[in-house]
Amino acid sequence: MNFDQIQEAKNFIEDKIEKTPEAGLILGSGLGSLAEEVDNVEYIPYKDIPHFPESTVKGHKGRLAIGTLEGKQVMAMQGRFHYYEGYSMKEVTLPVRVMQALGIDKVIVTNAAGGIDKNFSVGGLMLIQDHINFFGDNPLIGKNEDRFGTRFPDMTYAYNPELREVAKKAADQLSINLYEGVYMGVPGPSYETPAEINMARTLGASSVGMSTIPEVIVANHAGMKVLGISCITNMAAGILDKRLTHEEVQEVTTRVKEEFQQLVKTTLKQM
Ligand SMILES: O=P(O)(O)O[C@@H]1C[C@H](O)[C@@H](CO)O1
Ligand SMILES: Nc1nc2[nH]cnc2c(=O)[nH]1
Repeated sequence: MNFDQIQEAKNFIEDKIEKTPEAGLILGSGLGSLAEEVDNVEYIPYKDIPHFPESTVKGHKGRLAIGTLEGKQVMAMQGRFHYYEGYSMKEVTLPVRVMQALGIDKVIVTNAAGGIDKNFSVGGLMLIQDHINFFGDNPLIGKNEDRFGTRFPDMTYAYNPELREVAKKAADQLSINLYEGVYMGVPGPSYETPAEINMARTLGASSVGMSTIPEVIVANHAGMKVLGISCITNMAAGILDKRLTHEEVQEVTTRVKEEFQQLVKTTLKQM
């Protein structure tokens, strides 16, 4: 994806909206219903946007929802793109570049993840403190576009400490027991083996998923503040003596929808 293609996508979106969004929302598997809460909403299907890929995964609607949420102008992605769909890292992260081009300077990234920390319960929400990139790839590989950001971006504060405090305060206000931990990202689409989960725990991971990290790297490159929230939709492979399914992932996100939406909305309001 080059600069001009991103400008083309940005111009297409800008022509359809009155107010420029100030915050981005990337809604993970089964978490897209929050986009239906957006007021004065303009829905733009990904297939209509120049150079946008299309969502191919169940639980990902495949459209932008742009409007007002908790008093903030937002651009919500109702469905994201995944490396395992066969998209390149550049394609997966194109929407973040478009957010940057629109002037968005903060993004909430959400996902469904497997719980590795044995103190986690299925249905819990985890505030992402940091991540471990196990994709074996990086969206910034290739010639650096200086208009996007620096060649070697710092990732020390990849999950913005101030935004994390806002989310923790929101969780307290809502009496939500918000976990905190490290998210490990792997390519997928197969779930992990029990041995891989034991390795991940040894390496310091609290949860595991197949997304989020490419978007967070690009968002940091773009100078955005990032907040990450995982919905723990299952215990990771081998922890319980049962198989993992995407159907269970979707069932759990549906079950915790209200709490997830309250946390994101309350946090957004106070950002
Ligand atoms: O898009 P996210 O990361 O929320 O979805 C996770 C990873 C896979 O897409 C899916 C597997 O069940 O859940
Ligand atoms: N990689 C991975 N992604 C998930 N998304 C939801 N649950 C899981 C899981 O256990 N592993």
